[in-house]
Amino acid sequence: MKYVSTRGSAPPLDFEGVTLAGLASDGGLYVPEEWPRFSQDEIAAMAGLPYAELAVRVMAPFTAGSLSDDELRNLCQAAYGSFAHDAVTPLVQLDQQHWLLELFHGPTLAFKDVALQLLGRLFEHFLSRSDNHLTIVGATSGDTGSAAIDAVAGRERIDIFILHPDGRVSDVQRRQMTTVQAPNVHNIAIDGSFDDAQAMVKRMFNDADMAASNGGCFRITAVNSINWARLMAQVVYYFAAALQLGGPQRKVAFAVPTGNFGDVFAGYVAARMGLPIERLIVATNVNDILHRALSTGDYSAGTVTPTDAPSMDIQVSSNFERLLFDVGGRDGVALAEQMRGFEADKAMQLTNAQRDGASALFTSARANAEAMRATMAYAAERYGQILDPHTAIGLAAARDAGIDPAVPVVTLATAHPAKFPDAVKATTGVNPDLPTRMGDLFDREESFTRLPGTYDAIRDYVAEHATESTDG
Ligand SMILES: Cc1ncc(COP(=O)(O)O)c(C=O)c1O
Ligand SMILES: N[C@@H](CCOP(=O)(O)O)C(=O)O
Repeated sequence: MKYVSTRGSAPPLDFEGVTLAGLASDGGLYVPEEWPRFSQDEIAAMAGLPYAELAVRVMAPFTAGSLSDDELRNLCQAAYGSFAHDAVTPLVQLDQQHWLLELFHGPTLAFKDVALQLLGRLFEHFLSRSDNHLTIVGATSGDTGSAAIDAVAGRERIDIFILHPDGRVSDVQRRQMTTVQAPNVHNIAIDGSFDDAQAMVKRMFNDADMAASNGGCFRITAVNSINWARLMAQVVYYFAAALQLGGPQRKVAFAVPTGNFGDVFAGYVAARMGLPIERLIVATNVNDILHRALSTGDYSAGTVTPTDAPSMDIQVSSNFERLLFDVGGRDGVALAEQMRGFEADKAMQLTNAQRDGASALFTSARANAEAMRATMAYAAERYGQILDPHTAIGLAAARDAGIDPAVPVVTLATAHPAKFPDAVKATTGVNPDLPTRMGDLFDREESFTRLPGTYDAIRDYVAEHATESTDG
């Protein structure tokens, strides 16, 4: 399998190459040269497989040429063995039409673990083929950071630098990152938003003094969903859920709390691979650039507004570029120009082809704070389910989307409510307990560095603390 950049000028790479590269050298994101496609019989034959085996079936076409099936199987078994639920991503029925797909049974209690437990092992596996060293630079609005740190803490050939917006993640989220005491883990709180952090991370990939791919000293890679391997692993749970609800013979709709557009783009990939999906419902909070883009074609980023669903406080959704590339005719040169315009103006209009292509599968909705709280209260009272704020935004959108009542609607439950105890308690009166393995989180010592939100400050810090690559 070969991968090409959405901006058309970076060299095509294989799976190992894109996993270690993270972002393409032309600033674009890697996507498969063409989508692998399963027949309906092949999908039907996946029903009932254990999660790790399903993961092998779904991901093998993407890793072909870089991993044997046995290597992939070993990595999946180890990754999904770290989950606290045998089903890995269990489905919970709410009523006749609605289900929750619980994606928070991994080590750090958010959907990010599903991909990052695998990605940490993929990095180590590929690094063992050379004696190189990897520098991970990532941005987080709360969940990616802790999941990535858990996945690579203590690994010898990896340094990880995670930037989070100071004061804009929950205390549990921050402590999950900053209490990990391992020499290769570097937490940085920046003065700014997630968007600022993400922009600086992307800039470092193209910094000739830093990135080995551009002549610099460090082999930099990504743990955010700009890294293709992240998305690939998230495709699997769409198959897992649909197969339990009668797929592929029956279509299923998914409501996805959305920020960086990675999770819902994984649903789009599942559809491109042949999984019958009725609709993908993109659920945003008041940081609603995606809702505006999908409903009116206006992709313009305002200032990020802090909310009780902080992980979705994002205005520049990196993976939207992958969708625009695919539905807009896969014209990397034209998209590179369109994205340059967006980077300069923080605004752009979708083309008619992009709007029509997106509307074939995507619907969107926006839930403000009041709608989010009302849905949390409703779920507690009507279903006895305590939802985290992000999941509540997904469920609000699921209930409002007007999906045919005969079609099951699965809301992705992206985080455990105990990650956001203040918001949950204020709305439902329930104080959600952390699992016992994390019971001492508030007794552990924190360590992190506060830096101004300027690129130079971040670059200098990384350059001082990272290990140089052997081919730099
Ligand atoms: C709990 C939670 N829900 C939803 C999202 C949004 O997911 P995505 O960025 O893949 O759209 C995030 C962050 O990414 C998250 O941490
Ligand atoms: N919500 C994320 C933000 C980054 O998203 P990613 O999926 O691209 O890593 C977070 O919690 O960090």
